[in-house]
Amino acid sequence: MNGLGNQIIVADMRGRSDRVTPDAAIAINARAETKFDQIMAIHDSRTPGTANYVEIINSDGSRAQACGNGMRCVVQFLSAEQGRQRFTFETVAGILFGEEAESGLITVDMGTPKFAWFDIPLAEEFADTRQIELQIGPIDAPVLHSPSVMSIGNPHATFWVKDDVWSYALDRFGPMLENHPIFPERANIGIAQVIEPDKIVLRVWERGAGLTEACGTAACAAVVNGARTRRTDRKATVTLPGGDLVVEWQADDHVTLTGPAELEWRGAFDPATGAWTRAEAA
Ligand SMILES: N[C@@H](CCC[C@H](N)C(=O)O)C(=O)O
Repeated sequence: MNGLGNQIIVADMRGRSDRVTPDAAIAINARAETKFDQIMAIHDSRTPGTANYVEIINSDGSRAQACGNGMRCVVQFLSAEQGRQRFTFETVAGILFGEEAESGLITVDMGTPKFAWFDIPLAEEFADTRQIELQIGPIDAPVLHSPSVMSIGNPHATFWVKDDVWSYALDRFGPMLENHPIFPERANIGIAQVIEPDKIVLRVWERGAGLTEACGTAACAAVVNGARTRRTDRKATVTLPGGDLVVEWQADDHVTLTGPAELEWRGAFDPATGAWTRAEAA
């Protein structure tokens, strides 16, 4: 499937106790035909009141705590199968809600943001995470600096820029920033340009996946970080290379993410090795 161009494999692991291995993820991603950003593995529910437990695996085989675009794909997959529109899921980061509207657009409640340095986590104490000391480039003329950092289940740094986001070599800076020692669990790196208080343009280097067409949790981070630094409203449209997402940081502190999800094709794979067979065109 894809969530605004983000390549997502929705793996139906219901009724079985094994898991998608890091080796399988790496092997699947190594083939051009099955290159992906995340695998969303749908398992049987572990907690009463939730439809399923969802595990998220990045293309480098690492586990992620949250994936907004992937959750929309999961909602669409289950809604097409079951004819229901509303779902409650459990992930390693907690309980999430998702709903498909008549329009086909899907909204996921991504939970509440965390701003304390130890929750993100950062390697050292920062009293104020709206702007931390971190820069790339010459010391007296940094190319990117002073990001706002937070967690929406997974760690994010939003770098604010005045110029076109495409004028920054994110493919070069992304890996350095993702793996910077200040982020002990690595981080997703966003470059955000605020066009209007309700319009942000964003490019993202994703932890464990690299440059992506879209990143839902980074869009959430851009709006929440934008609002808490008074750059944006609490509701904004975020334009990513793959298209637009709408994010709202609600009065109850929950962050919702709305956008499309699309089935591309189906197949089957061995979760231990990643060996594939393609079944049918969508
Ligand atoms: N594509 C995602 C985020 C996926 C997880 C991320 N790479 C991480 O490791 O935290 C999204 O749409 O939110």
